[in-house]
Amino acid sequence: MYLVTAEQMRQIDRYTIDTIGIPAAVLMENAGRATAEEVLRICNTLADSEQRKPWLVLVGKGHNGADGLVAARHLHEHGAAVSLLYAFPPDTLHGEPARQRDIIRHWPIPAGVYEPGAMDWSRFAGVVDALLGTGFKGAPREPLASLIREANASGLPIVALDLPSGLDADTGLAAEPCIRASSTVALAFLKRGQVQQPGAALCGQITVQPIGIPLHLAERFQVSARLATKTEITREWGDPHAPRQADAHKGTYGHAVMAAGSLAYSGAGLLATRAALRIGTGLVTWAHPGKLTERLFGLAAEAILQGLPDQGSGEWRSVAPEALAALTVGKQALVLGPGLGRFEGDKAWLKQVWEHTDVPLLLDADALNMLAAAEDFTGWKKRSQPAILTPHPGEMARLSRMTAREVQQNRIAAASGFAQEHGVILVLKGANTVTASPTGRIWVNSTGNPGMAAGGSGDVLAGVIGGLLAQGYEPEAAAVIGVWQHGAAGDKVRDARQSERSLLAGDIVEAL
Ligand SMILES: NC(=O)C1=CN([C@@H]2O[C@H](COP(=O)(O)OP(=O)(O)OC[C@H]3O[C@@H](n4cnc5c(N)ncnc54)[C@H](O)[C@@H]3O)[C@@H](O)[C@H]2O)[C@H](O)CC1
Ligand SMILES: [K+]
Repeated sequence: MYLVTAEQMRQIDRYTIDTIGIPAAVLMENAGRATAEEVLRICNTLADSEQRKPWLVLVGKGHNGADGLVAARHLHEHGAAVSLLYAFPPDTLHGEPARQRDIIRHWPIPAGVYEPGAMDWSRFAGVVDALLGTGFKGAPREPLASLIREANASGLPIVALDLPSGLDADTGLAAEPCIRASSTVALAFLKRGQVQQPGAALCGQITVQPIGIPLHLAERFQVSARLATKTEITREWGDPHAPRQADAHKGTYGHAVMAAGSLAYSGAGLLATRAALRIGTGLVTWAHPGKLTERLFGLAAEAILQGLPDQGSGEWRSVAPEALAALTVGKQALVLGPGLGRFEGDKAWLKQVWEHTDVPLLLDADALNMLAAAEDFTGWKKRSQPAILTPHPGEMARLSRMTAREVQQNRIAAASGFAQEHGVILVLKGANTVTASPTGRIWVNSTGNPGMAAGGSGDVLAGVIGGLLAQGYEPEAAAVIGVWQHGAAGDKVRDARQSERSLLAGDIVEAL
């Protein structure tokens, strides 16, 4: 499913009208009808006493408001009671909205103009928010701001037309105030901001409705962002749950090296190793400072334990980068970072590993902090496949010299900018993880839940993606599929436990 920006939506909209020749009024008619259908669906779920009450359509002065007027007509035609509340005096409307105003005057639909505090909201069953759509910028000005606050305070179900008024369609940031919708009818395409928080939560239940705009125009207008769902992943790379080859042997599914864990953080290495095994990797070697081998005995029976010479210290600082590099020869993936710890000279250490290996590489956790400490890694040896970086927002902030807040304010832009500038696959973790590739392609994940914000969850993800790399998936596929599988496993645990809170990273491994 494509994810568009407001600007792309405008271009596609214009092309449909001007070049293809579908009149704007036709698109609007479809948009209004789709919205009315959603309202009728909700109506059927309400108690009888509520069903008899009218719906209130809040009408703005742009095309979003015009769509709202069409929706009101269709509701009326279906026998539903409906009233209009214009945010501005109707005779101040221009263009299409004025045309729809004139049309609806032929229907016996009550209409009023908003006056702050004058509405008795309890008379209504629900609200259609047709105040602001993709043409909105900044923060809603009066009288819209007061109207939005009153609508939110009414406690009524709100169906947002295209998107909740006050939501930034590109970033998912909410203005003060912003409509809190119970459901949203997205027209033609999902907007990027509808799958980014807090936007996704403010949309409530989202349905995407076709309105006559050809969906293949997304390619013509180079829409580069997509929602990663099972259908989309299968279309792009095949079914992630397809049966294995009948003549498979352990060599068929690759050999991954997990360079992970230390005395304090052995669990990180264990989780990554077990996750790589559970995702179906043929062989997994868990590399660690040699002194720790005895302690790790028996923890992951299916893994190969490879202690690296550490001068008896039990620390990564004493492990020669060349020794780790040598271990990766003939293997298909290296995951470096979970539970490594930081140490003096670690930037140079990381550079050595980078330059002396050419297996598909994933850097996580402390390896990302080492990378952030390096002045600039664009001059480092070019790898035959782009490395995968899996930062959380704090690590991303260090990597990109931004604050975590700036990263979170536009996650898609932050991830994509970095991936293109540095030639890496950037997986920005957090709610709706964003995976960006050097080619500009962007994937927003559709699985996962807040219960996964827990220690060890990232180590599991690193193991999953590393395991997919070893199985031969190219880096973008490994990252997108891995993030999706990881989230889907987390959702399975939440459903089984009927709780997000009690979810452990180890449960995610078992649910893979
Ligand atoms: N997607 C499509 O192809 C179709 C979309 N339709 C609908 O059109 C809107 C977008 O319409 P547009 O007229 O461009 O903008 P809006 O209705 O969202 O609002 C613009 C309106 O609001 C004013 N405004 C902007 N910012 C603010 C602010 N901060 N405070 C107050 N007012 C603000 C601005 O000046 C304009 O007057 C899309 O969402 C769909 O609903 C088509 O109807 C069908 C085809
Ligand atoms: K709206």
